[in-house]
Amino acid sequence: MPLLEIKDLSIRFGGLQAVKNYNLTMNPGDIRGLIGPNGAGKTTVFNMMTGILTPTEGQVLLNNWSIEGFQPYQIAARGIGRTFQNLCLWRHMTVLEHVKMACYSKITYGLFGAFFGGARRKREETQMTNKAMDLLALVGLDQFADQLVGNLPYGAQRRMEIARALATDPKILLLDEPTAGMNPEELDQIMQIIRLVHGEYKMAILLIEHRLKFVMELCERIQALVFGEVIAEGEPEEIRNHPQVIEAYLGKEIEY
Ligand SMILES: Nc1ncnc2c1ncn2[C@@H]1O[C@H](COP(=O)(O)OP(=O)(O)OP(=O)(O)O)[C@@H](O)[C@H]1O
Repeated sequence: MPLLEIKDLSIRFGGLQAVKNYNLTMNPGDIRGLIGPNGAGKTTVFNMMTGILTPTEGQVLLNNWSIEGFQPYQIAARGIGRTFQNLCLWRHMTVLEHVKMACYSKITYGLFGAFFGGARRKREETQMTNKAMDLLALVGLDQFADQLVGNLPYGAQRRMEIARALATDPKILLLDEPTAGMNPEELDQIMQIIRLVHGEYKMAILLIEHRLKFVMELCERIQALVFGEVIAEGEPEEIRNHPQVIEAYLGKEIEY
């Protein structure tokens, strides 16, 4: 049984067929890329995989469990974690609070425990703080744990978003343009972090990325989406030389 199985996923917004018959199978430890020009439907695929959008047709199965009818937080708790193309951060909260907040999906002490304290709550709070600090160390941000997130440079905010996504213990991590707006130094850092997460946790990763060099260096297989349909799928070398992919990017700078 695959970790993730997406079967003929489609969505329509009025007259626009944003995604049509999208299929994907992933196993633990797979690292895949999803590329395509602006408006191709990449983020829409992520939104359907995480319960933000309801597909018109098709199925998303995580370990054979259908996500249909479940809320985004329930799907996250079952193992699909993600980051967002546009950062979703609460600027008045600290870096540590952000990551800890994501850990709360795993607490067991309940409302009564939250009000009346007790040993279990203390123990779980300590565990959550330790886990959040470990994740911040993984993304190189432990020394900024007490800083307000709004004070971090942009690249660091994106790394914090990865730590936050990891705090829900995902089985599969969806990264939506993790390098957007980054400078070359930040690019190197994010590449190392993704390699570490993939290597250390053997986590399945699906990456949306505009920088083709980045996605081709990281991913074992890549799908190219154009006008909502997968026009090519294969190893980086096949995608690089695929006539339809080249055509889809024609007139644009292909940033290898
Ligand atoms: N909630 C929505 N309602 C209506 N149209 C939408 C909605 N979400 C996305 N779209 C449209 O669906 C198409 C695909 O959008 P999507 O954001 O998935 O593209 P993308 O490949 O992620 O693009 P980019 O690389 O620019 O982020 C676009 O035409 C977009 O305007």
